[in-house]
Amino acid sequence: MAAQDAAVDSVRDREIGVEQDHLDQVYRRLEEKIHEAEFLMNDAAKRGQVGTPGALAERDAQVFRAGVHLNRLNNEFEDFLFGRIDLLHGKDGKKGPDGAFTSVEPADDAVREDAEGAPVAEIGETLHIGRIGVLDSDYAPLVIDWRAPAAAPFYRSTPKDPGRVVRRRVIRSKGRQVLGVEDDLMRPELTAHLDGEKLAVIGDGALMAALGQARSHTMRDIVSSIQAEQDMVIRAPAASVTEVAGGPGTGKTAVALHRAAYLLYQDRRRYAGGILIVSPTPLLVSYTEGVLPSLGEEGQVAIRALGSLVDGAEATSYDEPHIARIKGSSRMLKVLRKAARGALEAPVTAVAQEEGQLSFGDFDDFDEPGDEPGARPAVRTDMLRVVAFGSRLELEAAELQRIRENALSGTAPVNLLRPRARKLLLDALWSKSGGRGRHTDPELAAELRSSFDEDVSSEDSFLAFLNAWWPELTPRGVLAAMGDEKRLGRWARRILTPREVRQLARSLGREELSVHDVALLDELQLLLGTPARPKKKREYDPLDALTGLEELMPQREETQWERAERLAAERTEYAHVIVDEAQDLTPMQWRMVGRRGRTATWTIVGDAAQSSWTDPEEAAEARNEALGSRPRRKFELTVNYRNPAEIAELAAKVLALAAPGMRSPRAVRSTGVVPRFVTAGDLESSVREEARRLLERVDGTVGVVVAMNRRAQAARWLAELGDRVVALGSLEAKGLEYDATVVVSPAEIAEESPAGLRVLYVALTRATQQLTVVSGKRDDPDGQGVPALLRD
Ligand SMILES: Nc1ncnc2c1ncn2[C@@H]1O[C@H](COP(=O)(O)OP(=O)(O)OP(=O)(O)O)[C@@H](O)[C@H]1O
Repeated sequence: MAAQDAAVDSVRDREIGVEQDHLDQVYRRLEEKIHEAEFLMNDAAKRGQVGTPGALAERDAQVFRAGVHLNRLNNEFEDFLFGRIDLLHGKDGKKGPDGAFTSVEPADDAVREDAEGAPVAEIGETLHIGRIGVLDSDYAPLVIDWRAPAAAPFYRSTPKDPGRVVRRRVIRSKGRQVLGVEDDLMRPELTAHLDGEKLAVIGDGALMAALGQARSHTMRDIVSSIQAEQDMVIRAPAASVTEVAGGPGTGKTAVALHRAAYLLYQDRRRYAGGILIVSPTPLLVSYTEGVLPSLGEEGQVAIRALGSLVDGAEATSYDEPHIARIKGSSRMLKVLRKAARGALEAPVTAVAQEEGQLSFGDFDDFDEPGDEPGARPAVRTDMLRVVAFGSRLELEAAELQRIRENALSGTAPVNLLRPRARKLLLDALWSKSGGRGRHTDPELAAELRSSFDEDVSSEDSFLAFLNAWWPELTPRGVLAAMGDEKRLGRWARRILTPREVRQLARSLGREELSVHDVALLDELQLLLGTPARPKKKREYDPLDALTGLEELMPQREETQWERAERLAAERTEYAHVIVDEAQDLTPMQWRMVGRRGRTATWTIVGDAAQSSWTDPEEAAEARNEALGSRPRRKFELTVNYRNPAEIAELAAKVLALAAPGMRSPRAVRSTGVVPRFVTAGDLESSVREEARRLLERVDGTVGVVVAMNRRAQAARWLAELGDRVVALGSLEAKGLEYDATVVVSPAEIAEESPAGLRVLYVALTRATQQLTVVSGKRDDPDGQGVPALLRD
């Protein structure tokens, strides 16, 4: 036995040595490439500051390209090289641009029979797979980029459908050192030789090893173990909409992230327009944001939480379910349309002083900068009085109202209608002035009219009136105005019930923005419009005139770096939009996300059984509207890589209640550890004790999931236990995972909202190793501590 072990070890060491030699060669080549890139950058920089604008732009472009390249090469990858495939000879002898043979099928004579009739073959090609592609100085592939077509068989080949692959090897390395190898044989019946030696096979279960590893607070990439059904999604052509459904733990988030990297690799030019990944919570954003850099991709991908999609509005707080339901519903659209126009009619000066929210913009005929709205004296908006051509002119409330209605007719954004309103005011004053009949000569009449307009509109009282009567409305300002129950009642008449109006007004009256408010702000931004600002004039530097430099100096051109940064900051539309946990988007959120991808292709991943939104039909309608008539391709992921079978089995009981008829994904492994049930005398001490117990049993993280209204309390309970343990509200647990979880009071979570059972299903499917369920009184636990909801 011992001799056999020693033999296995020596084969393993030899194979590790083979891969180490290859990795050394790769790093030598990488160093050469780094020197080349540095040389290019220095060379470009040396060309200095002078030259035609075209030459300077070319220099910047070169520095930019070399810089990006250098960045990628210098990236300290954990495991630069992670895979290898040994392939049979292909059908034809053609090579692709990555230097590998292109044929998918083996040549007819690739497999022969030996004297005993057993199948034998020679390995015709060996490819190493890594995070980025590396060619040697003769353009032969040292490493194939995992996204290149030649790498696809590494992920897709199975014993049932092996293609040319004989052996698939996962290489474990850290920095420059190879630590181990794990092989899978795709043609176990075949005896294959490589360079005259029999192909060695080391270990089994690279995937299992990856799944069993302790979890940290950040997600890992899965490049070395992407499974065939996942690879189909990652490499699906980016035409139109790719929809991916799959239960908890099937790798939807992982697949979405790898797809972003794949699309960039495959068509960098097209996706220079940016990829947006929409995530439900900031927690999931920080959990996932390390994955793309580990795949060599940064910059062109923005991962944003739903509460951070609008610049300047970072919302992290959650509304109670009944409020979220109102704010998320597409009925809000009608309310917002009314509010966007109605906010003008509100007693503006009073509103401005009360809430300091309605901002007064800097139109050219507007306030002095720094003129705070709250600081101005109140201006009457129910009457306009001016003096023109020596006489006093007046417009009264009813006339003003008519003018406003006239100006507001149509659907143009309110803030853009101000010049029209101003014109209508001047018209009305003009007809009162008696100026109209004074000249018959049209030229003289026009002149008189324009001097009238100039006179009136430069009068302080007119300006002050206009500012107060037609202020520039901001989304925040209108949302705050909706916090007034009376006004909201007017705007929401026959759309919301009086009860809903009361609840919504109370919520909007608060200072803090909630995640659901952000979609309302985005909608309002569109309804209100942004008035054109007067262009900033180039500052005049008297020294320029003295030295005559102004004419000689070419205008400094924006470098490509600056341009890329500016575009990323300004971007509101993307070339590809990926929506994670798509089942949770409300109709109003679909509208907000839809606006960011009007001309984009899409990837949408989600699981209806985990939806916390109560009205799936309404959301589906909004989703259809956001995606338009683009054709859709649907995929399903069926294997649960997160939960052991013991936990998945328990969760399936809740699934049957939460989404009858939906199938659970198949758990890929089993740990032998069944979920533990505890009945709490005192919730606080039971939860703390169970968290502590799990901390001793796992190496990584422990998540304690409670009903949303217990979040703060639970965080206090666990404060002393260190940072491996985290308290989470049930809605925050979305998409995350921990080595072990404590789910506190399933009944409380389930009763929290109409979608509570689906939220509980999410909570129960977060653990990779162990699960403890702590029941309180509401859970009605049996003698074994099993709560009513989880009994057979
Ligand atoms: N092919 C794979 N190789 C290794 N690990 C994998 C693979 N696929 C998924 N995993 C792991 O399984 C876990 C679940 O993946 P992920 O979070 O992407 O699932 P999900 O479908 O988004 O789940 P949920 O719906 O619960 O949010 C992660 O730890 C992920 O790294």
